[in-house]
Amino acid sequence: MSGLALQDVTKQFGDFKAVDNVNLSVPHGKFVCLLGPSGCGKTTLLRMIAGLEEPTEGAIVLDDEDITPVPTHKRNLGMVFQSLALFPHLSVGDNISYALRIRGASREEQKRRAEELLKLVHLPGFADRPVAKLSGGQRQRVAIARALALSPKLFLLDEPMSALDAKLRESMQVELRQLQQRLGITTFVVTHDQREAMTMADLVVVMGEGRIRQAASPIEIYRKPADAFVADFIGSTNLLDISADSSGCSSVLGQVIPDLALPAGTAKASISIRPEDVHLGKPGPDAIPGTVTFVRDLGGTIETFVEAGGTTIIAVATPRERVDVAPGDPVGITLPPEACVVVKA
Ligand SMILES: Nc1ncnc2c1ncn2[C@@H]1O[C@H](COP(=O)(O)OP(=O)(O)OP(=O)(O)O)[C@@H](O)[C@H]1O
Repeated sequence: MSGLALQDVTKQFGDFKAVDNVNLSVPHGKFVCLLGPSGCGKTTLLRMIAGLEEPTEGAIVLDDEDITPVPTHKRNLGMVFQSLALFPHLSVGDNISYALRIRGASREEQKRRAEELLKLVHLPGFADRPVAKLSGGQRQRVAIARALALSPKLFLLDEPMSALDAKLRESMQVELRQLQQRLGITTFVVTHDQREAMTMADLVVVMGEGRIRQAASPIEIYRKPADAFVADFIGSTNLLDISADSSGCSSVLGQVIPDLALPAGTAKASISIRPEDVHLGKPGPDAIPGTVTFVRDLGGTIETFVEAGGTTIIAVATPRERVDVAPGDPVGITLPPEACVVVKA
């Protein structure tokens, strides 16, 4: 297969498994985001792909070649780390063409390639500037251009946006995705920002405690989370206990949800329902009774917190869908069955 395959990859530090039997197949040209809470093994996995860390077990296969024993500098990778690690004493152009110079490229070739890459990252004419005088976003682009200088097969980035402010980060995410699509280069980004992953990725890999919890497209992860951990990590969600009576009829907080069955052999399960799918209305016989505890109007969306049956349910509406309620008001909640996803608790 053209692309990258991780086969039973495990990394152990002493007795501790930082990465635990990871299997993943990524076709050529895809953008992968490794996502998960701090310490779940994202960086360790990326470092193994880069050859900076040796797997304890398993293999890393690039375009059908087992590259596990191949040293980093022979893997044909471009890398960008959180620190960016630009050479502060060199100009922008010399930073970008550094690897070409080491490989003996002529001065003209270095110049031509640096200019070409600077155009690609929207910094034409910046070659002679000192790196020290660049803004955060410009440094970011120079680091990306430098990593792409040797036309790598794989592009690896570890929390590349974390030093940027929120607004710049959002625009760099779009830029990076567009650049990657233009070049068609297989890319892995480590992030703990789920919004960043949803913006950029073809494939989101959610990790927890060294293992892959789910690997799927952003929308599938959002709409069909594999378990409660994934549902809770990606976007905000309501996780509610679901119970089934002897006839198999399922209910949540007393509301019968038709056509929703507990997975076979499951004694305990939850449903995940996104706040935008929760319907808020007047109390009624078919609705779950609740009391409003808090309303947060964020302009573009309105979040309503409702206490119902000892748990808090969050409903999100647009200004057009707004139901005028205030803390203390009784409300009725309905959960559309098609929006309820049964997840392992
Ligand atoms: N060289 C090492 N020696 C021992 N333990 C390590 C080493 N490198 C990483 N670990 C441990 O492995 C686990 C995974 O670390 P890793 O850096 O891969 O997590 P991460 O998901 O990238 O976290 P973060 O988002 O905080 O960067 C952590 O518990 C970490 O302490």
